Amino acid sequence: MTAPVSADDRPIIRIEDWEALAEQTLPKGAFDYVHSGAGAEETLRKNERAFQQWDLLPKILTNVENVNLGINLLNRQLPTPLLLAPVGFQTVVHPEGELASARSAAGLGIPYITSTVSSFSLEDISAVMENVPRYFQLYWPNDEEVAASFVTRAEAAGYDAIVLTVDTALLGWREKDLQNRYFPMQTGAGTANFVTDPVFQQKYNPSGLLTQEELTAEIKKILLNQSLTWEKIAWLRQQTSLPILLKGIIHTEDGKKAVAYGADGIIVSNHGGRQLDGVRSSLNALPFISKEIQGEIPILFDSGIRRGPDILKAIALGADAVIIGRPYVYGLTLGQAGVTAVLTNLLHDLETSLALTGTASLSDIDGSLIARTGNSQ
Ligand SMILES: Cc1cc2nc3c(=O)[nH]c(=O)nc-3n(C[C@H](O)[C@H](O)[C@H](O)COP(=O)(O)O)c2cc1C
Ligand SMILES: CCCCCCC(=O)C(=O)O
Repeated sequence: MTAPVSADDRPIIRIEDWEALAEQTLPKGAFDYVHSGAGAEETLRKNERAFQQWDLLPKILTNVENVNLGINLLNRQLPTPLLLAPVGFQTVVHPEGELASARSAAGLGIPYITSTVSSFSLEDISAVMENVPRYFQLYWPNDEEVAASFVTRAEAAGYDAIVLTVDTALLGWREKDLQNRYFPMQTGAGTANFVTDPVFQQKYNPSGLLTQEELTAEIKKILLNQSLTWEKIAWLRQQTSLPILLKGIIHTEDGKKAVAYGADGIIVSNHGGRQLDGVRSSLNALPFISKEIQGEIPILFDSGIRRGPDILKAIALGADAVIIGRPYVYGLTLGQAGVTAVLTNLLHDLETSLALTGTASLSDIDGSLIARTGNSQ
């Protein structure tokens, strides 16, 4: 696969250039949907800026001839600390959508998290990922039979973990999408897991004759669940033997509760600034949560990662692994080759940056690598 080049025949390396390519290529509604955040986008901006509030403190003369990016996560050895975020509706970016992203991730040994609102069924996405961990992200439908059916299907399709998104009791106030009158499901994207679900079909579309508009309305009615509480984690635990990760934790107390309620891991995340505007940046939430959890369960991190040193900072502040969202979706503008180019560049940057910190193995990173900008060591 040849590396994508820009109009002036130079390789596309900078994430800003991938973003610009997506903006030039996609319809305005689709680009804004991917790019934007909730409200005034204060949190969206804070997520990226937070990385500038921390300095890396490299150590010298340490022999970094052989650099190792490998980690162990949920008892699986992985070649890098990177995972791909659950991102719904990917056919609004490219017709091959999630299949292209998942194929690209699998080709690099990177776990891929399939969204509930994927444009292809969880079974079809699983089928393109071999020998790489697959996680299924659950938007817990407001209908327990459909929720149970999704989890059972994920387990049967070979997924290795359930990622329960807990920051989306309802959709954030997304001003650009409202202005554009844009909801990606209107295009038919994101309905695959519902239309292939026997329980959903039997209960909500028994004749199989609903129009796209009627189907979207039925899905929207049950997609999210405003009544979820911590106690429901026990119910989910009964539905599956897979590890359960909670995605969307920012409050330190919730980190503690996740351990107490038996989660197998958490994802420190503010949903890329797409839910509650004004929330603390994910990066600045991370050290407090990490201090509280004390290594009891793995901590994954997302929101704002754009370059290799960002990954090092997140790991130095307590993350065991990191997740990216928008960067790979911008790459998807050019299909699988674009996703692979974005991921390959990011991993080269990470490898170079790790060596330059004087750390040969990613697993040796600790808090001594980082300090608040302006603070003494
Ligand atoms: C277009 C788009 C769709 C998303 N869809 C989902 C989803 O279906 N489920 C979910 O849990 N998170 C979803 N997210 C949030 C991501 O999983 C992730 O938390 C976020 O993108 C991380 O921030 P980043 O984009 O700055 O890397 C979505 C994000 C984007 C940009
Ligand atoms: C009512 C639709 C909920 C899914 C939204 C997908 C998502 O998490 C995001 O856009 O962010």
